[in-house]
Amino acid sequence: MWRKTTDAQNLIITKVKNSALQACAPPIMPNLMTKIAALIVAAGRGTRAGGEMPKQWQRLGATPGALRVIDHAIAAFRPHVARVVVVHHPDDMDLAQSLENVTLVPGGATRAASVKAGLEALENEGIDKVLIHDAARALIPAEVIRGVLTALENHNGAAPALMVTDALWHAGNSRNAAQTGVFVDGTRDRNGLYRAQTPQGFAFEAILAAHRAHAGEAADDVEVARAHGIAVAITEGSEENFKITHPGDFARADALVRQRTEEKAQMEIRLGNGYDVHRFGEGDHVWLCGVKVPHGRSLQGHSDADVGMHALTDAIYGALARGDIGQHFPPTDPQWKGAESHIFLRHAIGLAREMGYEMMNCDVTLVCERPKVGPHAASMRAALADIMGVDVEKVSVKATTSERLGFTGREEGIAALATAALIKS
Ligand SMILES: Nc1ccn([C@@H]2O[C@H](COP(=O)(O)OP(=O)(O)OP(=O)(O)O)[C@@H](O)[C@H]2O)c(=O)n1
Ligand SMILES: C[C@](O)(CO)[C@H](O)COP(=O)(O)O
Repeated sequence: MWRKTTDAQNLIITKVKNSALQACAPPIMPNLMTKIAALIVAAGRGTRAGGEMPKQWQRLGATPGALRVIDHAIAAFRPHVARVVVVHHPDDMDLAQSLENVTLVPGGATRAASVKAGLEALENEGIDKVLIHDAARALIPAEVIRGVLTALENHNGAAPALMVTDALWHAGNSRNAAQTGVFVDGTRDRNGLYRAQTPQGFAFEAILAAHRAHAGEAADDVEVARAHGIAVAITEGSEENFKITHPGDFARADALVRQRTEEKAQMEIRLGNGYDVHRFGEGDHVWLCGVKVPHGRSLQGHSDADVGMHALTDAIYGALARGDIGQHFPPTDPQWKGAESHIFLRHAIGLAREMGYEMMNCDVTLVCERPKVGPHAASMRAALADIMGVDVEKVSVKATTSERLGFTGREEGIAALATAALIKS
């Protein structure tokens, strides 16, 4: 959705509704990325934030190996751009040299001067678009960056912002001699007001020319751009894209890093595959995936030779990187002679749970000409689900023939393949 308004200087500000755009926006193609640079300004002194060193060099999180504010900011842009330029304070050269795979540029006395220094360093480097970002907005979500890049496909300027939702007051000192402190002395219309964030993205040549031509102060690059005729589309900002400005902002950033780390751990998925074969011998049934299936022959093995359950058990061990069924239940050990295979599967899923994983889903394929598996597939799914203590919807059992080719085609035995996906619980 696009809404156009005309401001006092007759410059168009276009509001881009990101959620709608993101739904249909294709990812930025790697070949287009080669012309996009991130310019991260980190040359401030962080006087309001305090601390032993400027805020951008402080760590988020208590652990010694925790990433610094600037490391987070750089990491956020890596997937979206080909070049990262970091503008640092000349006094921070030693700190800046610890940054890998970035172009370092000494900054200036003001933010605008630092941005200009960074832009100058990118001249004649084949850059089409530049995203100018505060290092202090370290925890920017990827969708905010994508929103700006998407808007830049149609505009020479785009920047994220959040609509002001609170009432706005003006404060003044009390006129009553008996009262001291700050008092509300007026309200302001919040309609149409936004809280500006970064990255502020621009067509490179246009913003370079604007910064070169700009004299005096500027709150940000949008102000510089608009002063020189570049229309700026507003894209969706995020509360997570806050600027670390005061000491209390570190606690907020730490908490967000912790939350993201926990969410990421929960999203940890491990995949494993398993394969097993058992030959036919004399008998009148086979055990397949926990179901006794009548058949003119039986599968031979040290245990009950449930080839499907063995493949699934191995898939779980594989996902956990904890060896295979033979290591846990050696065929040389007489105690497993004739053992029911659910013992093995229970052990594997139990180990997964001990290690903090739960079954996400699993899929077993039996390869045989006979017996026909289809009529038993539902019972097999139910049996496996019951043994593992998971919902049957997480378990798939299917079969295929090998077109009478090979040992399964000659009905010398049955093969089974399995895949297991485990998720951090
Ligand atoms: N001369 C300057 C001033 C600021 N910045 C950068 O601009 C961003 C936004 O500025 P701000 O949050 O105001 O940072 P500081 O200037 O460091 O903070 P303070 O005003 O508290 O000293 C920061 O990433 C900061 O490092 C810069 O590159 N060069
Ligand atoms: C550019 C900016 O982040 C937009 O909100 C902000 O203006 C820079 O920080 P400062 O505190 O205003 O210096």
